[in-house]
Amino acid sequence: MQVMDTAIPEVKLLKPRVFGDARGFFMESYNKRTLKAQLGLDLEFVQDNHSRSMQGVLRGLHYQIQQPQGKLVRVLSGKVFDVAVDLRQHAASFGQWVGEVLTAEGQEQLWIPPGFAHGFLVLSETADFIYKTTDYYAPEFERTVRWDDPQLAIDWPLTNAPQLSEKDRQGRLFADAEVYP
Ligand SMILES: Cc1cn([C@H]2C[C@H](O)[C@@H](COP(=O)(O)OP(=O)(O)O[C@H]3O[C@H](C)C(=O)[C@H](O)[C@H]3O)O2)c(=O)[nH]c1=O
Repeated sequence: MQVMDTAIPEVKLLKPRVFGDARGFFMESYNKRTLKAQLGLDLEFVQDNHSRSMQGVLRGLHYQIQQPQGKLVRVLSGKVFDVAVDLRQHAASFGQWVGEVLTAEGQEQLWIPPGFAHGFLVLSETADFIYKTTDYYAPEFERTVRWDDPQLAIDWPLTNAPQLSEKDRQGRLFADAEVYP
């Protein structure tokens, strides 16, 4: 598995080894031992999620202020611009964001540790987005930061206004957001 740095040291871009042959391909999309050996992380995932969205849908920026979730995200079909925002107030990269294009073709994955808000914009006609989380969904602790927060100034590759959920339309500004100690 290739492990690449991103603009934020703890956020890693991964590319599993793909074995292609006349039938198609095989890859280990997740291997606990490989992640420990190559990332030095002993990760326990408790939930697998799958969302399908049309082009122009933007989901996020979401996080759980308690029971923060680490996320290992990838695209099963299509292409997305995936964003993580550092909400750890004592981190050197507090308030910084990283964005990576994830595609089913390229098999890229992004490891986003607990302490980050997460969201993505769908760039293909549709996208099946699947991810593992290190803690359970806890709606009572879920918080949303506005995708278009002027202070974060995330450079989304938008061609039109995104399609948002009502929750995401009413996200907090970063300046007013609850952050991690
Ligand atoms: C996240 C989640 C949602 N749900 C239910 C709650 C709602 O009735 C429905 C849709 O939830 P929501 O609109 O919050 O889904 P997304 O906008 O895709 O939320 C996700 O978007 C960003 C990209 C994330 O990183 C988070 O995992 C998550 O917040 O699924 C569950 O039952 N379990 C869950 O783990």
